[in-house]
Order: sequence, then structure tokens, then C-alpha cells
Amino acid sequence: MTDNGASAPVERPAVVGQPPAAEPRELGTGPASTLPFGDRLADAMEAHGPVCVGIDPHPGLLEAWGLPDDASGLRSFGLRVVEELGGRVAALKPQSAFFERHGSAGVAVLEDVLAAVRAAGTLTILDVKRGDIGSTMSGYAEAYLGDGPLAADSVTLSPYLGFGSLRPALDLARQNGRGVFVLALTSNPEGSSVQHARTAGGTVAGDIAAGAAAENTSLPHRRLGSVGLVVGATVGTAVADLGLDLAAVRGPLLAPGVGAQGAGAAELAEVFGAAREQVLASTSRGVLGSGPGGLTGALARAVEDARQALGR
Ligand SMILES: O=C(O)c1cc(=O)[nH]c(=O)n1[C@@H]1O[C@H](COP(=O)(O)O)[C@@H](O)[C@H]1O
Repeated sequence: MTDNGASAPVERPAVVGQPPAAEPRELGTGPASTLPFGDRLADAMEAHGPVCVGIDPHPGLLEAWGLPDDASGLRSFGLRVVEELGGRVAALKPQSAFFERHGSAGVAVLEDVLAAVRAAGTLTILDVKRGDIGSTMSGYAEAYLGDGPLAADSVTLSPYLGFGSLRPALDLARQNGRGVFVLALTSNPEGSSVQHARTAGGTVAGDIAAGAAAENTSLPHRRLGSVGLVVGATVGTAVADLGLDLAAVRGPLLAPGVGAQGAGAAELAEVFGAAREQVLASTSRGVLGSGPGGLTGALARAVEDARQALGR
């Protein structure tokens, strides 16, 4: 679909400044997908540093970039981020909410941004924080982890209908060599009221971490499992206070909250301790706020900070 809703084929704007070639990778099939997601991410972090940049086209950022707050602005914003950072960063994480704001035209842009990231050879984390009863979860799983236009290498999931309700997504991700990041300790201050709550076996966050660990134990991998957790870089001493063994999860730990939410190198070091090898620090406004011409410099600084904080 085009921006005006007509069903003519989408002409994808050229992504300039990328290394040539790189046939768009077929998701779920072909040689590029023979490694499971966690191992591909581990390789990407080694190559580019432990940082993920979010593609969050906030209205304020569109304005600061001199772009209109409509689908054409989203497209220019998203494709410029891919042009500057694709092939140079461990992962890019489009935030679905800011595309959905513009209805079907915005979702069509999200599809094109995902395709552009793929064509640049960079891993995608689609941030949709989905979670629903199992039968509906199958629909979300097919949307994001199948072979449709919104397919990504990985997706964020909300486990608050019960970790087991995520089963369709866990299974499809496994089948297609993709990954998931399950919310465990989120970066917002309200998260603790649910995530720190006591359960029969420990705490809500601890039970989610145990669920992810069990998945990774049963899925063969070389370096990192494909079932990751979201643990905000802003959570302070929560990991230690709740007695979580994040290293035992053996999957990637997506750490948002770096930059605009106040976390930096000191917070990353404090939160993750022994699990720092698994951390993918995530920042959106902290890099995007530097403007289209400043993205690569801001990424380089974020990578340097994260490497120092995490000893990598
Ligand atoms: O899943 C996420 O990425 C996420 C989880 C979380 O606990 N906190 C959090 O901020 N995020 C996302 O990470 C991004 C943070 O953006 P900045 O605060 O601009 O770096 C947003 O897209 C959030 O939705």
C-alpha cells in the first residue's frame, strides 16, 4: 500500500551509502538464517559493539529534523537512520507505536523500514511488546516472526498474561531462527509494582527469567540463546535485590533506558555485573536527538561508553 492508501506496488526509496550487493536476506530460509538469532546477534555485537539504536520517530524529533509529522516524514526519518547506521550497528529497533500513530500509511512505512534494515544486513528488533492469550498470540507470532511484510529478526514480548501464553511466538521464533525479548524488569518506574511482586517460586521477574533460561537450555546455540530479556539500564540494584541470575538466562539482555531516560555507563555496569557479556544497550533519543548529520558520531560515542561499562 502507498501513503495514500492505493494498492499500487510500493517503490522502495533507494538506501544510499550502503555497501553494494547484499541481496535482501530471506527471513526464515537460506544460508543467512542457518544460525539462530542469538548467535547472529552475538556475532553482530562483536563486530559493531554492544549497542542497539531505536528508530522512534517522535513528533518532536520529526520537527527537529525538519520533517512533517505524517507518513512521508516517518519514511524520510526511518530511511535516513537506516542509511546512516545500517551495516554499522549491532541492531536497529523500530518502535511500532510511532508508525501506528499514522494508521495504515504509517504501518506501510514500518514495512519499508524493516525491509531497508534487512537489505542493509542489520538485525531488526521490532518493538511491539505484544502479549495475548495463546490462540491470539499465534496471530501476532505469524505477523512478526513469520514471512509477512512486518516480519523481523526478533520482537519484544510482554509476558503479563503468563509466560506460557507466549508459547506460539517462542515456537515460531525457534522454527524460523528468530528471537524474542521478553519484558522482565522494564526501565519505567511503574514496572516494579508488578515485576518485583512475590510469587510462589520467587518473584515475577525471577519467574520470567527462569522461563527464558529454560527455553535457551532446550535450544541448541553456539554463543547466545535466542530468548532474551528486557532489563532496563535504569533498574539500579533490582537485579541483585531480587536475587536474579541473569547470566544463567544465557540469552541476550536488551537494556533500554540509556540516554534520554538517564542511564549511562555507570548504570549499565551497576545493573548487569556478571551478565555483562550478554548485554545489548539500547538507546533511541540519545542518538536520534543528534540530528540526521550526527547519527554516526552519536553511535560511536554510545558504543564507546557501552564497551567501557561492560568491559567489552
Ligand atoms: O522494549 C523496549 O525496548 C523498552 C523496554 C523498556 O523497559 N523501556 C523502554 O524504554 N523500551 C523502549 O526503548 C525505547 C527507549 O527510547 P529512549 O528513551 O528514547 O532511548 C522506547 O521505544 C521504549 O518503548
